[in-house]
Amino acid sequence: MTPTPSSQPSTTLTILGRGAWGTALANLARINNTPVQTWSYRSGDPLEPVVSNAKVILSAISMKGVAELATRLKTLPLESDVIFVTATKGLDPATKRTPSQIWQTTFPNHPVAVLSGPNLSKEIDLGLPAATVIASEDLAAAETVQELFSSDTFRVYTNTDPLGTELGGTLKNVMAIAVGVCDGLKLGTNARSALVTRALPEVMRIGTLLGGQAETFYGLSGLGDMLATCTSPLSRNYQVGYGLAQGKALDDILEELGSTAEGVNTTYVLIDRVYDEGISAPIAWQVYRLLKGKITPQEAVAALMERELKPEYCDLP
Ligand SMILES: NC(=O)C1=CN([C@@H]2O[C@H](COP(=O)(O)OP(=O)(O)OC[C@H]3O[C@@H](n4cnc5c(N)ncnc54)[C@H](O)[C@@H]3O)[C@@H](O)[C@H]2O)C=CC1
Ligand SMILES: O=C(CO)COP(=O)(O)O
Repeated sequence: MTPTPSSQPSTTLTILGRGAWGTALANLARINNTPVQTWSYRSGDPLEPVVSNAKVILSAISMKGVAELATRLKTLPLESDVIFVTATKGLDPATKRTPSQIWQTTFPNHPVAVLSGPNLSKEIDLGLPAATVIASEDLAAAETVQELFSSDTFRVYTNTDPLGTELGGTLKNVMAIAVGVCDGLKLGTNARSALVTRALPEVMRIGTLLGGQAETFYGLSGLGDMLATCTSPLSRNYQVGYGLAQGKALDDILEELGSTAEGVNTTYVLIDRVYDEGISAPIAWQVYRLLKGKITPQEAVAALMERELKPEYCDLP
């Protein structure tokens, strides 16, 4: 399929992060003839020249750098109406906040949008069609960003639930580790289907208690992203689970990956929040115990299968 631009937007876009996702997003914007500047902290390039004239600043860096980067941007001169977009899927270990909460707290007078959906960057790099969500409480800001990325290979929907959109993308990484374990143990299609299906109410239960709207989790950024990540060996989080099922050490798996698998850190932060807030999260608990080396993959499966019997729909939000 040959991508063709859908319009000629002139808003200046700066993408922070030249990893797999930042690079794919920059290419998507260029397909649409959106002028793009990029920056990577690894390059040592100065930040100010690429952000001072930007109308939209999109962060596609790993969770571990978000708080520091937001604080750094706060010290720089920026356009008074610049829109911040976050494409990071994670939770901050220090504060347990999502990336959009960090950006919004740092820049309370600016619109903040979340970009999230079933978007495996390797497929996007191949020019395969995909869809995503841009979510912001400021619908006009979401529509501005929608225009920057939309093309006939990338269909962008807007949504006004940034937190739900972001939490769907973040929490499914934990579930993708679990499904990677399931597939690595060769437990079969029935087991995988059961796990992915039970993962959805777990994500919804946690996600709504943390502030997302229930219906968002049935959409592209929720169920859609869960299906992408839990069914594709391209997913790095799935690969973490798969490797654990093969008896590999977590550190070795992460080193072999050589890029970000946010689900590991997300599990640790999530379990803290789940514990503090008394939320039932049986799959996430088993992933946590497995990542911490407290149980084997087989014991994690047994723990899920031996839980108390109950009706199917007793714990939806
Ligand atoms: N690759 C994918 O298919 C997708 C990734 N994402 C999310 O995007 C985020 C980035 O993922 P990838 O680009 O795939 O990872 P990557 O490992 O390819 O790149 C990580 C990026 O973060 C930057 N970075 C790391 N530590 C930093 C720090 N302390 N300060 C500033 N920058 C720092 C790196 O320089 C690099 O640009 C993750 O949260 C991931 O979950 C979201 C959707 C799709
Ligand atoms: O978020 C993603 C797809 O939407 C990328 O998944 P991984 O980080 O597991 O590779």
